[in-house]
Amino acid sequence: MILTIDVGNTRIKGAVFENDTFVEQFQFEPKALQNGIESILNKYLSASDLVVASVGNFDKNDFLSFSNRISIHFVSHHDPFPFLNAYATPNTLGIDRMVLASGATIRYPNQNRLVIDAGTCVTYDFISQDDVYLGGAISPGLRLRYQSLNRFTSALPLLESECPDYFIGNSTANSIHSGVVNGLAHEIDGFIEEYRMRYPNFIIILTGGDAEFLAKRLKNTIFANSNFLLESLNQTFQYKMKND
Ligand SMILES: Nc1ncnc2c1ncn2[C@@H]1O[C@H](COP(=O)(O)OP(=O)(O)O)[C@@H](O)[C@H]1O
Ligand SMILES: CC(C)(COP(=O)(O)O)[C@@H](O)C(=O)NCCC(=O)O
Ligand SMILES: [K+]
Repeated sequence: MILTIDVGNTRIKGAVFENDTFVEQFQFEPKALQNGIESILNKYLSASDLVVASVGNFDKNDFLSFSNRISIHFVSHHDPFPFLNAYATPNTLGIDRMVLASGATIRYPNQNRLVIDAGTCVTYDFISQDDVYLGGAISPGLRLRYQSLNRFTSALPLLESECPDYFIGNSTANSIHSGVVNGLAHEIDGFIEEYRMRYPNFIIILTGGDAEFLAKRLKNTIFANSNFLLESLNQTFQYKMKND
């Protein structure tokens, strides 16, 4: 069994896999990470590998303290990946984006793929059908948009995200909801259109903490898979085991 952990900029998420089968998922408060891992290992005594991908703040020792019980792997730029990386700055490409690209390449062979991860940031990653990672885009995520309107103005309140069923916001709150939610939905629809002009066929994977919330707002019908990063982490690790 494999325990995968994704340290994002907002949350730490984990999942246990038996080969390719998703068994259970977890979320960790940073302070409770070690206790969380401890209880997972006590529940899944046959867990053999702990695979960590991080773009957030983390202390390697939180994981290394378990190295007498399970073998620990930190996904790095030096690992083998199933695509050719055409990014001009491959050493600064987020590990999460590499893992997403890896999962998309393995899961959807011989087709163009666009991965949209709506997390702290919204990342767009495009992998062509000949398995070349081209890059994409990074923009502020949903919560970050609400937070930055509040943080960098004097008058705007901090709101919890809410799905507007209107376009014209008729109050301060509704204007913010329209700007943030409709704005991000238009951004995603717009990016998809731009890619479609360049590549007539590609599949779209929508993931991240806001995937389900946003899927309802998009013009394109896209099935949200919130676990795609953790599933991809499992597949990236298996690919490494076969190719290292
Ligand atoms: N309990 C939660 N705490 C924080 N953000 C949440 C929560 N549930 C959903 N979200 C949404 O998830 C987004 C963060 O997604 P996530 O995939 O966890 O980010 P990251 O991988 O960057 O840590 C935020 O924009 C927020 O709107
Ligand atoms: C863009 C990101 C901050 C996204 O992080 P996330 O929203 O998943 O927490 C992360 O992928 C990152 O730090 N990237 C480095 C820059 C790059 O990918 O080019
Ligand atoms: K992201």
